[in-house]
Amino acid sequence: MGRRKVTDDKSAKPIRGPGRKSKKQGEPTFPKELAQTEPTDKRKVSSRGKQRARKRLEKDKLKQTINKNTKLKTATKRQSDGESNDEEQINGYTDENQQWLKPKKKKELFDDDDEQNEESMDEDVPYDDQFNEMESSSEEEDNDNDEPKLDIEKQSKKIREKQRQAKERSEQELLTNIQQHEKVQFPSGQEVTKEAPQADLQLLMHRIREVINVLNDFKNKREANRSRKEYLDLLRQDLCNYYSYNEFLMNKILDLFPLAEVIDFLEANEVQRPVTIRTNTLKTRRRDLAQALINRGVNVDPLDKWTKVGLVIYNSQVPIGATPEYLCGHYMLQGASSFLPCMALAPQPNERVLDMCAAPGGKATYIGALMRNSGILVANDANKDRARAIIANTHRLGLTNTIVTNLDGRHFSEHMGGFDRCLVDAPCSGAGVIAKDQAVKSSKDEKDIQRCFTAQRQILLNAIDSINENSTTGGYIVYSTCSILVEENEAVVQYALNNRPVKIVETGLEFGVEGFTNFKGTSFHPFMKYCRRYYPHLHNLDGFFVAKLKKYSTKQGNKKESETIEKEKKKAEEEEEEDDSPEAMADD
Ligand SMILES: C[S@@+](CC[C@H](N)C(=O)[O-])C[C@H]1O[C@@H](n2cnc3c(N)ncnc32)[C@H](O)[C@@H]1O
Repeated sequence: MGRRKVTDDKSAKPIRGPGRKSKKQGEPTFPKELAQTEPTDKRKVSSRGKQRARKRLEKDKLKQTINKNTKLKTATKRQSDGESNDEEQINGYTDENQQWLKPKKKKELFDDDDEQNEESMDEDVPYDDQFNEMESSSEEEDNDNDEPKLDIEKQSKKIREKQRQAKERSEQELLTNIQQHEKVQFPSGQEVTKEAPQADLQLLMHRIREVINVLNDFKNKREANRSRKEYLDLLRQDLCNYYSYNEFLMNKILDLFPLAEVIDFLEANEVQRPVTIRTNTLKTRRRDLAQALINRGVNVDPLDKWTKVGLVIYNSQVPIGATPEYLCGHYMLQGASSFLPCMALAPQPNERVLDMCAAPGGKATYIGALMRNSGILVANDANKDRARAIIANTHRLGLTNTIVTNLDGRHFSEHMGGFDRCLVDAPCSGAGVIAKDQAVKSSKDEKDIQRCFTAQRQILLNAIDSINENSTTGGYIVYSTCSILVEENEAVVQYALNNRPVKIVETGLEFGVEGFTNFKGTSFHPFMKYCRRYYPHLHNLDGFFVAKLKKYSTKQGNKKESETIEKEKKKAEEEEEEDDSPEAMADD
């Protein structure tokens, strides 16, 4: 799945500027003599051209010699044998082998096939332009100018010329097509819903841009008899066809972003985020780790100024998940966005910390490191198999302050409580990590989202219940998801505000987009702006949401609290009966 491939390069989105690494390098400079271009009539024959010419001369000489020798031999033979060897000439074999050996059809020593074979051997040569005639190199032209041409060369030159003309014609046709469609062409109902064929993708993208253009200046650019809704319907359908999303998710995306940003977001979902690792500061320092990896042929750099432990891997000659450093627990392979909730939680040494949905342990092991392996970290997950992965990772990374539990987060506080801090990295739809899991594009519907936010609300309320509101160092809860949907984020936090004695506090994260305080007619608490949203097209991170809450004394809490708890418990029991296994939800 994924955005369907557009075959013509012209439609490809241009790469915007250099990458991080190249930015560090200045413009390349060249010595003057190299920069000077030679006048075209005096250009030298390239080494390859010379080689070819030499080979041809040698072949011609050889051909002549062989021809001479053959004539001589035949004449001599004829003189000595008379004309008795006619049969031998025909069959090619004179011994008993002729019974079972079929003579190979006599072939000219230097016929066109041979020439072709030799040319195709040349394909191995780097920069060979044999099949890139459209971008015909000057080298080839040089050879054409000063070498006698063989038939095959003349023919192939003709073919190349024909191909070039055909390409020019098709480009011209496409341009004309696009110009003809200056006004948005509304297709018939059937055409809208049917899958766009590959060849139409360019036109589809053109129409998408045109419709966005009209919607941005609707009064002046619309067709008189067309409503805004018609344009929006067409846009949604075209985007679904072009990027392979279902209508449900595309609607959500269109609700979230201004039109100008929608394509950027969708395009960013077509590109993988950079591979990143987190240094395990319990075992090594980032600089030492980077050096060790560089020595193994890994191309690494510090991730960004907002993290002191992250490294970005540009490329590697060794598998990053199997180096001795990895096996020794010097780092965790982890998306950069996963660092953010742990940084917002800011756990302190000697605290009691709970990671409510911890498997496979990426964030839990970071929390353990931030606690400098002191205090108590409870890493919980409802999925038993996944909980085992937490054990493996805590062992590998050398955490000694961690207890792994396998409990349902919706009822966790019935087993344990009194924590200073808690992270709820909730199971979610995964609508922020489409680049990682393209299936999200077409597999999620209203019911899935509902199931997710119901569980998220229950887990978050229970996490708040596990917190010691009188903690002298903490009393904090961080709620995060790898979804960008408001239903799974601001709406869940608002639910917690309405039902538990918590307030939103600043995350302490120095970048990110503010949470929504208003969304499609729904107002959220004004402090929702302290929450942080992360987007692939803006931050080159997975789509992510981070909120930080502080629990205050229950004595000041909501009077309706016990009532709500009862309601929640009832709801949770109903949910359980519905077999909405938590494992089915997206993992980070
Ligand atoms: C987003 S993943 C957590 C990723 C993890 N924090 C990390 O950084 O490696 C969500 C996790 O929640 C777990 N989960 C789902 N429902 C749960 C529940 N009711 N209680 C506790 N954990 C649950 C899933 O098994 C899954 O491992």
